Amino acid sequence: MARPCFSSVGPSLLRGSGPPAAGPAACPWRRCPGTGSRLAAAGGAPALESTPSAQEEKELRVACQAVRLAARLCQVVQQELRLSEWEDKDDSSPVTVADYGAQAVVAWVLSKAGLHEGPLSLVAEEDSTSLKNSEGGAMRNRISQLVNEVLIDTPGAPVLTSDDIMDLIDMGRSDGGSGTHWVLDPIDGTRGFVAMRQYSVCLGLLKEGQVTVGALGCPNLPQTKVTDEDGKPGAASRTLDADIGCLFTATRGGGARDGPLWGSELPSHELRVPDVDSIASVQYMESFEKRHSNHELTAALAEKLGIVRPVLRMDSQVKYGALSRGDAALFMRFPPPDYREKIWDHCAGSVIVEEAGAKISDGSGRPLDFSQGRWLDLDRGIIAASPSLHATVLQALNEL
Ligand SMILES: Nc1ncnc2c1ncn2[C@@H]1O[C@H](COP(=O)(O)O)[C@@H](OP(=O)(O)O)[C@H]1O
Ligand SMILES: [Mg+2]
Ligand SMILES: [Mg+2]
Ligand SMILES: [Mg+2]
Repeated sequence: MARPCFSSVGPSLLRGSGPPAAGPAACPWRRCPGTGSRLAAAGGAPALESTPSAQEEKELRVACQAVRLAARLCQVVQQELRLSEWEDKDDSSPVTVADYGAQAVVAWVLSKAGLHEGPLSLVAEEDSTSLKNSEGGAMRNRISQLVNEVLIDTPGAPVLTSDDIMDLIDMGRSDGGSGTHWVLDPIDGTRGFVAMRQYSVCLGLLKEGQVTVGALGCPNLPQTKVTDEDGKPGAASRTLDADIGCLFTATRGGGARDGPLWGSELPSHELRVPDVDSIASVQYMESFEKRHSNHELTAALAEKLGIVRPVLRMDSQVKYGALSRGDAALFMRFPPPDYREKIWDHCAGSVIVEEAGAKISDGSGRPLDFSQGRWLDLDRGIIAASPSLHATVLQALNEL
């Protein structure tokens, strides 16, 4: 089946800072048929049985607009990152002006869209508490400048004051649970972001505990197959190249797709995880940061399974994107036993891998439960892979 080809990279969203446009004859989307993508070479994904409903498509369009604007803000900041632009939170994880700015931009887009009845509910990682103390002034000013710059070409966007922006950030304080909630990680992989590696902007929509829409923006992810080098600090140095930057989307029951991040069209290249031919050659992925996931445990599991290929380490939910398009076959995450996961770290990515045909569960095989509020309680980490490989890995974990 022929797949649509994206014909333009789209307008720059932050003036003077966009990636170079591809020449008129070149398709900027390197995964089109005939351009060497593994899926295309294998005959591509089967046609999807259903398409998003009109409401889901509206939700998806808004999610993609929000993620693209936020990703542009992040890209600009990563290229200019200065020491004063990040601080340590109480849990000693970093947060930058881009985390706050991206959260404000997404909250503004969602609040203007008015997609659902009743007040907007947003479960998001950041809040303005530390920005409101006396040392927060410089960060507050910089965030205001960034947010206004990124929204400048968006129809209907007013000039937002610093107080408006603090209020937008604090819209993310929802407790989640049952009902309808947007779930946002404005920058997933902030450690990767400050170290010039991978990161992603992750937005999902929860309805009665089920993730129904996901949009995952990956500014430093190549549109061609990811390699070990792409997980390392050089990733951010290529972010302005025309073939870097991916947007993954999914709607529940409507399939998963990918396309270029720096465009305005909805991604339309359908995704389906391939079956694994040989376990020895399985490419598995884990967190770049060993404090986030136990690298010894994954290595032991890989050895038990007979996997001989070296692990691919990358920050953030880009790993879910890479899995959904078949760059790697297996994702494993084993955080320290006292670490409690949050829903925004897996919400968007989980619906994308599921709609691409993979299975995702905790280490005891239970589906991820997004219905319990801001926390995501798990038993022994997370495993995502094609259904047959998932079952094999789960059994090996239980035997270890
Ligand atoms: N000690 C820890 N153990 C496990 N995960 C942690 C952690 N500290 C932070 N994290 C989470 O790991 C996320 C990054 O995932 P990955 O390991 O795949 O790059 C972080 O997202 P943020 O960067 O949004 O804070 C954070 O929520
Ligand atoms: Mg964080
Ligand atoms: Mg995160
Ligand atoms: Mg984050």
